[in-house]
Amino acid sequence: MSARDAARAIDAVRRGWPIAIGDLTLLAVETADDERLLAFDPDGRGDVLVSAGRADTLRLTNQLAAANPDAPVLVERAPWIDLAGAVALADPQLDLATPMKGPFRAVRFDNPGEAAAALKLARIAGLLPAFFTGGVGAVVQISPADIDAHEDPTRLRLATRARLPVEGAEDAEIAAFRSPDGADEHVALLIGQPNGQPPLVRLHSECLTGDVLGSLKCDCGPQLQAAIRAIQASGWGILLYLRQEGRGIGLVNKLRAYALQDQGFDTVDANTRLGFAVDARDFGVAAQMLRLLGQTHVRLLTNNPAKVTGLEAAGVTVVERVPHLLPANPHNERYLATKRDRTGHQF
Ligand SMILES: Nc1nc2c(ncn2[C@@H]2O[C@H](COP(=O)(O)OP(=O)(O)OP(=O)(O)O)[C@@H](O)[C@H]2O)c(=O)[nH]1
Ligand SMILES: [Zn+2]
Repeated sequence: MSARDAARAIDAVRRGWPIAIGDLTLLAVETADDERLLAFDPDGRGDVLVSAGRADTLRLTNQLAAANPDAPVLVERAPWIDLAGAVALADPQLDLATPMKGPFRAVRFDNPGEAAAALKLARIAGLLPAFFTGGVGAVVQISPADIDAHEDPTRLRLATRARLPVEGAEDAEIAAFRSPDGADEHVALLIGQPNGQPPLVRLHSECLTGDVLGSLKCDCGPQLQAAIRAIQASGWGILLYLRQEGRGIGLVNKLRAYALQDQGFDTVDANTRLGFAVDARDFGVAAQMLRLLGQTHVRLLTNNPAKVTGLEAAGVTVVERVPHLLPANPHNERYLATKRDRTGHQF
């Protein structure tokens, strides 16, 4: 098992280099170009791997009625599926602008575990979950277990701590965490003085648009500021700033989901149509950070029951869920309603 090989594979797919997972050879559609595709698959015969969500939109899943509805799907490589055709297959943003050629034929494959691992790798790399398959020239060979090792939150370690006065909590301290082969640097803001009670904890997932640019599309910016104030007012607690942009699909894919929302889809359907889970976050990362800070029991500031179950599943006891409600604005009203109606948030 090698997390390092998985890191190499993530780097390779981002750069448009072919990789292999088991005996499945892969070239990411998003980072391919004509030259790379020709080198990978000179005869243009390899099928295209897409997610179940994407296959569903393309009306392909009914061809595999007996198959697992969540399993990835291989689309047979018709002669007219060139690079542009594969990009159109992969990217739902283009559906309205470029009507699909088709018909497409779904083919079964023998290695669904490797295909699922490929789609996971695309998500980690922040790419559209779609690959050309069946070519040559892989620069790195991995197994699905390598990806799991790379993602294992128990590998996270405390890197350093320092004082960091912030608005609303001038006595705060920051602690940064890294895992040996991962690129993410998660941080914790420790606020107030431990008083023997479980800390008030907020898990905040990165949102560049909301946290930094003041986006009104979501509630992240105000939630971040309010969490710091609430923790300070409670006496003591910890804000975890988790590098899980876009609920774990990355910034570019989140912005693709926003483009789909501009076309009328809600936040849940946008994720699914792109080929991702509605929420791809692993709260085991947060649990490990809390453990490294010596905290096993917390009061959790959230409206999201999945954060409570995620932390508890990873061994942290949530003694109380504290609601974290902020007023809506005209731009995020529908987003908040979708959270209430479709993802179980308690408002
Ligand atoms: N994929 C996707 N991510 C989004 C969208 N809007 C916001 N996000 C991301 O959602 C995450 C925000 O989640 P949190 O603030 O932790 O909130 P939550 O899970 O809804 O639960 P609370 O604790 O109740 O706030 C951030 O990573 C945002 O970037 C969207 O439309 N699509
Ligand atoms: Zn946000």
